[in-house]
Parts: sequence; C-alpha cells; structure tokens
Amino acid sequence: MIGTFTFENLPCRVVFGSGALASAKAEVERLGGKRALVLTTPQQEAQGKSLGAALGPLYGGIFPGATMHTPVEVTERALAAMKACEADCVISLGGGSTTGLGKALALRTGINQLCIPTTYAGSEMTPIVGQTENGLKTTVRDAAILPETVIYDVDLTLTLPASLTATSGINAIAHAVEALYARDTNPVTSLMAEEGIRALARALPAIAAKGDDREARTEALYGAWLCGVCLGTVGMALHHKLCHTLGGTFDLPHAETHTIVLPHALAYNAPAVPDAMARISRAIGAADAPQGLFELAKRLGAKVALRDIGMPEGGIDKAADLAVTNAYWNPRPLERDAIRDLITRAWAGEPPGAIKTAV
Ligand SMILES: NC(=O)C1=CN([C@@H]2O[C@H](COP(=O)(O)OP(=O)(O)OC[C@H]3O[C@@H](n4cnc5c(N)ncnc54)[C@H](O)[C@@H]3O)[C@@H](O)[C@H]2O)C=CC1
Ligand SMILES: O=C(O)/C=C\C(=O)CC(=O)O
Repeated sequence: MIGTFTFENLPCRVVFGSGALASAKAEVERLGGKRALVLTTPQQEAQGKSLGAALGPLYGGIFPGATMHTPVEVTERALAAMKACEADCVISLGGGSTTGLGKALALRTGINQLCIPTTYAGSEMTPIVGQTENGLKTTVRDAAILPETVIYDVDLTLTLPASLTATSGINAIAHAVEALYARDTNPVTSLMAEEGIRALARALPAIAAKGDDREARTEALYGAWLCGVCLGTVGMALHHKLCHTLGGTFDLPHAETHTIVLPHALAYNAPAVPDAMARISRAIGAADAPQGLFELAKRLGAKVALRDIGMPEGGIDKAADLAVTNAYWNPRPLERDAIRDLITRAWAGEPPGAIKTAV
C-alpha cells in the first residue's frame, strides 16, 4: 500500500556512458565556466592532467592532493590553488575522496562542480560532505554541496582494482539498503534502491571474474548512481552511523568498513523491517538478505572481519558505547548489548546472526 510521503528530486544533470568524458569541455561551458581547477588524488594526477589538456583554454590548473575524509587543511590548500588560478569552477575526477574535496570548496565558495566519479561511492549524488578537523569527522548537509553536473564514464572505472571494486560496490549497496527502511522512505527512492542493489549484486561477481568486462562495469556504475541518489534523498540509520563511528574512532578505511558491517547491521534491523528485507532478498537473489550480503562479500574476495582492517578488540566496548551515545533514528531501538554483539561478530568475521533482543 502506498502511504503519504514527500519526495524531493535533487537538481543534478547526468551524462552517462562509455566515452562520456569527451563531453567535459562542453559541460564546463554549459555551466558558464571559463577556468576550471581539476581535482584528483596523487594517484590520479596523470589522468587529471590529460583531462586538463582536453579542456584547452578552460584549463586553469590541477590540485592533485585529495585524500580520504576531507581534512580541512587539504581544503585550505585547494582553496589557495583555486584563487591562484582564478578558477570559476572545479572538476573532481576520482572517487569519494576527490568528490569530497570539490564539495568542501563549493560549501565555502559556492563554486560550480563538474564531478567525474571513478568509484562506486555515490558521493556525487548527495548534498552531504564529511570533513575532518583535529581528528574529528563531522557531516554537513547543504544544497550548495550537491554537484551541478556529473559525468559517468564507464571507461574510467575499468582500472578500479578488484578489492576496491568489491568494497566500493558494497558501500553503494549499503546506501540503498538503508534507503529501503529510512524514516522518510518513499516509493520512488525505494524503486531506485531495489534496482541499484540488483544491478550491483549482478555486476560485481562478473567484474571479479573479468575486471574489464565493460557490460558489467556499465551495470555497476548505473547501480552506483541509483544508490547514490538514495543516499542523497533519504536519511540513513544504524549502519551508516556505525561505519562513521568506527571509521572516525579507529581510522578504518571507508568502503572496507561498510562492506564488513553491512550484513550485521542488516541482521540487527531485520525483525523491524520485513518488507525491506524481502526487497533486498529479491534484489540479490538470496533467501536471507544479511547472509546473502555476507556471502557476496566473501565471493568477491573482500575482507569480512574488522580485526583484519585494523580495529583493536579492545575497541568493541567503546564502539558500542558510542553507537548508542548520540541518539539517532533507527527502525529498531538502539540496544547497547545487542549492538555490542553485532560489533563483536563483525570484528571476528563471523556470519551475521540472529541478534539478541532485549527482554
Ligand atoms: N558525502 C558522501 O555522500 C559520501 C562520501 N564518501 C566519502 O568518500 C571517501 C571514500 O571514497 P572512495 O571512493 O571509497 O575512495 P577514494 O576516493 O579514497 O579512492 C581510493 C583510491 O582509489 C583510487 N582510485 C579511484 N578510482 C580509481 C580508478 N578508477 N582506478 C584506479 N584507482 C582509482 C583513488 O585515487 C584513491 O587512491 C570517504 O572519505 C567517504 O567518507 C563516500 C560515500 C558518500
Ligand atoms: O563522510 C562523508 O563524506 C559523508 C557520508 C558518507 O561517507 C556516506 C557513507 O558513509 O558512505
């Protein structure tokens, strides 16, 4: 049954397809840009420079210093580079870290962003940025943060290593999973969520078998786009909050943390959200959604234990305390002991279990 709901379409132009990168110059012109600063990580600097060459007179320069979790000191250096070349727009070429830097600049200056994602993180579709200062990561949501234009070119994803393909893809799936049981869930976002999960769950094993399978890569990028829209459109819950806490407190890598925690967070919420569980099961083709996602991660060769990505066992209690400290909405009430159980399983790499319920 369709109830009452609010749906807000976020204004963003999307150019999708193999070879779409060639439209970058035209898209900058469409935004009214005269001088673009290209942003990349150090690893993607050469790619950024070749994009710069294709921009001709619209190329203002490159800032190849993007890094994970958007540290404010990096943003300040990028701001100086923006001023030095008198840029009136930025082009973010890379994964969520590079997109995050472009968003941090837009938040401070209102500058237009052309975003060219090369992972499946989905940040390009959201008006959200997480920024780190003095070791503390805080999240800002603001309309100015949403990129104006996004170019999805599957060719750029062919080089994404197998490990990051797997974890970034499951990071995307996590956005759609939580959208299906969000407090402000709605039928339109849920359509995108189920289709996004389906596309990624189908494409990722094919990519694991053949990294340059263009058809599977296209389907994965399409799925990542839909999942990113879900993250930008509705609120997230326990899974995203836990990953944020674990990542920030123990300096764990973003996509890997999502991949490990997702089946366990879903098992925790399962009793409260049977309809969402049915949709996820259908999308991944598994009888049990948490178990199916755990199996998918293993099949893709991803790590399934927080201890294997650097979380100390002594941190389990601290994480459980933090998870229930700043109350936030979740479909199932936050129960400290059950959340500790969830984190313990994720730490050890055990399959998701029936999580104990408070009596
Ligand atoms: N604000 C939002 O809505 C969201 C923000 N994020 C943020 O994004 C960051 C994580 O982004 P990710 O995309 O997971 O990783 P990333 O952007 O840090 O990329 C990881 C590494 O892979 C390299 N790389 C990227 N694409 C490549 C390709 N196609 N071929 C070869 N190498 C490639 C990058 O240069 C980098 O060295 C975190 O800081 C996270 O908080 C993630 C999702 C949503
Ligand atoms: O950290 C951010 O930039 C904000 C949101 C996310 O990273 C979303 C996520 O946890 O994947």
